[in-house]
Amino acid sequence: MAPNKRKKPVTALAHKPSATASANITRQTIRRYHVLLKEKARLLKGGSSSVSTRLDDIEREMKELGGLEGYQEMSVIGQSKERGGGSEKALVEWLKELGHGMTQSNGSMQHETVDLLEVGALHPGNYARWSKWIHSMPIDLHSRHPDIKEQDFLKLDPVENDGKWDVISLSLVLNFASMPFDRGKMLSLAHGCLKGTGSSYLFLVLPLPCVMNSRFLTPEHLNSLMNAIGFDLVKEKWRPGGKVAYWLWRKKGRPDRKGGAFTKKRVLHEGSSRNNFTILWDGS
Ligand SMILES: C[S@@+](CC[C@H](N)C(=O)[O-])C[C@H]1O[C@@H](n2cnc3c(N)ncnc32)[C@H](O)[C@@H]1O
Repeated sequence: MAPNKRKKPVTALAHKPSATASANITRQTIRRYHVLLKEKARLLKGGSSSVSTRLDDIEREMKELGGLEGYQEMSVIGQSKERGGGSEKALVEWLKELGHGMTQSNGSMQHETVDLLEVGALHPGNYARWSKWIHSMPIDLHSRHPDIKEQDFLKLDPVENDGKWDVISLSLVLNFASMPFDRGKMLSLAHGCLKGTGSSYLFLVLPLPCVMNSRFLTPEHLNSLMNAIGFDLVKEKWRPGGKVAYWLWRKKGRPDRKGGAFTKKRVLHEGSSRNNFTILWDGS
């Protein structure tokens, strides 16, 4: 019998790798999965029948990497190793700084509840510790638990969710979307799903290189785009050389401006070592 040359899924390694090796495998798997997702989206958009062999190869490799489940497993490992946990701590800290959460008043504890839509949830209980005042609804493309609703955020019913949420968390979700316009659509959709202007927030987390080392995106450009969609920056957190960046944006009225300035990629930084991450928005 011919030897089986197929690679085993990285998620099914027989021997437990060392901590450094496993961190490298985690990072490589996540990166490779993103590359394949992007190529798949590009080929599907092109619609040519001649690409079907390549699409089959992509599907096979994604399966070998463990599919979306394997990707999520790697993300869980990456989350605990590289960030010391999920991003929820950063969000809750900021919400408290803004006066939300439990407060002492007339000798008794008071709280206003915060309705949170957590997009891209790997665990159902990320906000369980704060359940007295944060009512969260975790959703994901692929649910890993009965309490996580399996739902594509891009296909969320906009009427049912119109003005429904106090906070929406998009933590490491935008960079999963392969098409730049889908990323802009997520931001705009979040704007519509948030409650009134002034006191509802979008929590955004991206890998730091998406904004610090991209040809097409800088922190200033992200800020202009968010302003155009209808958000003001309230808080941000990242450190040079860090892995991720966190932002909290407050919903404001949508400015009377079309998204024309954000429909095309524009080189903002030259350099062969830069990546091509960007967010495009057509104004809708
Ligand atoms: C890298 S994990 C991030 C998980 C977690 N939010 C964090 O910050 O560590 C990305 C998750 O987002 C989910 N996701 C990506 N696009 C999505 C979409 N359009 N709707 C819902 N979930 C999505 C993926 O299935 C995956 O579980």
